[in-house]
Amino acid sequence: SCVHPDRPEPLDLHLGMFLPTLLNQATPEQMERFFTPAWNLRIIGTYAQTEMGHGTHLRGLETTATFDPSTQEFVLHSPTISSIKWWPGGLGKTSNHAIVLAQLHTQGRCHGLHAFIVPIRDMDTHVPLPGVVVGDIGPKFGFSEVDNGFLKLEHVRIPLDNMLMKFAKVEPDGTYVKPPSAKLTYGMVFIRSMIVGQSALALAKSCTIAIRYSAVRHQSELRPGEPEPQILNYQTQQHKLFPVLAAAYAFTFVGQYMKDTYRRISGDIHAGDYSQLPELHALSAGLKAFTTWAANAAIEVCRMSCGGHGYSRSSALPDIYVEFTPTCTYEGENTVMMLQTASRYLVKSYRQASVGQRLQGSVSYLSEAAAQRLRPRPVSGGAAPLSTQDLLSLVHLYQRRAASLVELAAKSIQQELQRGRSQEEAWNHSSIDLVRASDAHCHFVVVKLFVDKLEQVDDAAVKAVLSTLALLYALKGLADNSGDFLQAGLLTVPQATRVSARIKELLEELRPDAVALVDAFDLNDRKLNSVLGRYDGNVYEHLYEWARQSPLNATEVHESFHKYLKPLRSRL
Ligand SMILES: CC/C=C\C/C=C\C/C=C\C/C=C\C/C=C\C/C=C/C(=O)SCCNC(=O)CCNC(=O)[C@H](O)C(C)(C)COP(=O)(O)OP(=O)(O)OC[C@H]1O[C@@H](n2cnc3c(N)ncnc32)[C@H](O)[C@@H]1OP(=O)(O)O
Ligand SMILES: Cc1cc2nc3c(=O)[nH]c(=O)nc-3n(C[C@H](O)[C@H](O)[C@H](O)COP(=O)(O)OP(=O)(O)OC[C@H]3O[C@@H](n4cnc5c(N)ncnc54)[C@H](O)[C@@H]3O)c2cc1C
Repeated sequence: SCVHPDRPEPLDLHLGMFLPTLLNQATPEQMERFFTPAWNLRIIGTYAQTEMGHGTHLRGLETTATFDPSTQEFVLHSPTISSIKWWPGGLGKTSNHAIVLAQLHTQGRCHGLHAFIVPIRDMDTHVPLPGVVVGDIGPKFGFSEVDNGFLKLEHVRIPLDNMLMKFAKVEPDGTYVKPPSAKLTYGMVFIRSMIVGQSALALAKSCTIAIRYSAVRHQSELRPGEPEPQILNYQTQQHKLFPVLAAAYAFTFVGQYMKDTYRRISGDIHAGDYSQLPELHALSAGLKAFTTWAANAAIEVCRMSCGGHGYSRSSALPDIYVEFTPTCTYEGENTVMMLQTASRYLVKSYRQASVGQRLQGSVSYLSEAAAQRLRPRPVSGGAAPLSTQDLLSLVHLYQRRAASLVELAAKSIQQELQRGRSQEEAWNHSSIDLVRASDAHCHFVVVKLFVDKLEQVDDAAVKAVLSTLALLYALKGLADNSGDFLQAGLLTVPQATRVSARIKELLEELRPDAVALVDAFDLNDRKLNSVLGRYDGNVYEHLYEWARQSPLNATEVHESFHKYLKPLRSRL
């Protein structure tokens, strides 16, 4: 981060997972023994959970930690090739410790996955310790600055006190003491919550680069004989970029909400109140998946909207994409996270609401929907009038779409069961609907939080332009997902036509403020690291300078001429 603040680096896991896991799962004695030296980078750690054979299926992880009461030690072992820890960041060459997730065995019984602090390299020589085989997993799509590594443990012994025991414990005689809640050992909620904000940052950077460049790039003819227009004046360019701009603002507000919610609920958990953990897990899992999938696609829209120069690394857009895209996989693969939110929260809440339970938090609308189902349906049965100007009515439309898709998923499971399928098969044969339900739930949360945020804005001019962005975000989502709304009877074809027309008006309304709206992200040139996105807009001179600096231009005649071309000529 001393070179460039946002590039991935080998210490990311130490800062982003090793330290937070100690904070969440270490006893005071373990904090004293490990946190202080880790804070001073004497201990450098990683978070080693994923194995070659398993990343998603935690219960399938094979690494074992077997307690030996005769020596008061755990024996950590990788029993199979597929059990080798694989992917942890900073593991290959940087870390000298790892928090290893392993199946705990004591007194002949397996108690599931627990966390163990395992020294892996000598603190002074950095040589791997006895029984430790560790290295880098090789070149990747990106993240070339990070030594994602492998770790094979061959009967490595660690003291009893190296098991993180804030929640679960093993007594000296090997007795296992259960944690207050089995869910506390899962972890990952912190980083998933933080990733929502990372999605916003990736969007803000990408649309700042693309919109600034689109304001300085002149191309083609809009009116014959007139000077070439800014490409930002093309409706298609606005249709590509302004919804990304709106999403950048939306996710910024959601990222703040997610951080605040994490802070609030983790505070309750530290105080012994675990009641909100399901909401935190469902929200962080769902919003992590929803925002990273959306941002991942939007970065590519921004890159392609810059034409050929977008493909140059001078634009920074290829690097932003390469560094952002693994967020859809790590910290919980997105499809799996969407399924978690649906199966472990939305369907469960739907069933509770269906028997009259009053729900709280982000699913409270399911109670309202359940009550609605009990009332006689209006004779017309048609879609309610649609306002393409009233944000609150659009929030309600998204709420009803989410309720409709949650009900559709729950009913699909019921139908599969009635066909005689097992529970597991019924869920699997409804998983497309479950993902759609989660997506719609998260989309409603994002739209609602955007509109809620406007209530906190005092400045009338700022509130007006943010309201236009919120309208664009909501209407573009309506247009992109019109099938859901039509299928739920929430939208008619004439209304869909009006939505498209309104979107075009909003694009025109936003054009004068577009550059000011990306400047408002206040991303300086160093942070953007983009020739196309320079604040001064002086692109061409700096693009030429950037190219001149390319290593290939260090000599006028590259050595390849003499080594290959010339000899090749002589043989032809
Ligand atoms: C962004 C950084 C910002 C700040 C940091 C600063 C600087 C550092 C910068 C960057 C550092 C960050 C990242 C660097 C890059 C990469 C790091 C990547 C790391 C990793 O990828 S770590 C490995 C991630 N792996 C996973 O997430 C595994 C996914 N799989 C699972 O979670 C589980 O297998 C799954 C899918 C939940 C299923 O497990 P299981 O079958 O055991 O559970 P059930 O579905 O039966 O559910 C049982 C029960 O438990 C509840 N539950 C499940 N998970 C959780 C949880 N995490 N928290 C709370 N509760 C959970 C579930 O709801 C059920 O409850 P119920 O019984 O229904 O009440
Ligand atoms: C850049 C990067 C950094 C990483 N850093 C770390 C780290 O520091 N520490 C660490 O422990 N791990 C790390 N990982 C590993 C990461 O956590 C896993 O890759 C991730 O959890 C996905 O697991 P997997 O790779 O086994 O994929 P799989 O789970 O095998 O997924 C493959 C496909 O199967 C599908 N699938 C899997 N299970 C289900 C299901 N139940 N229902 C429906 N579909 C399913 C998925 O949707 C996906 O399409 C990192 C990965 C990357 C790419």
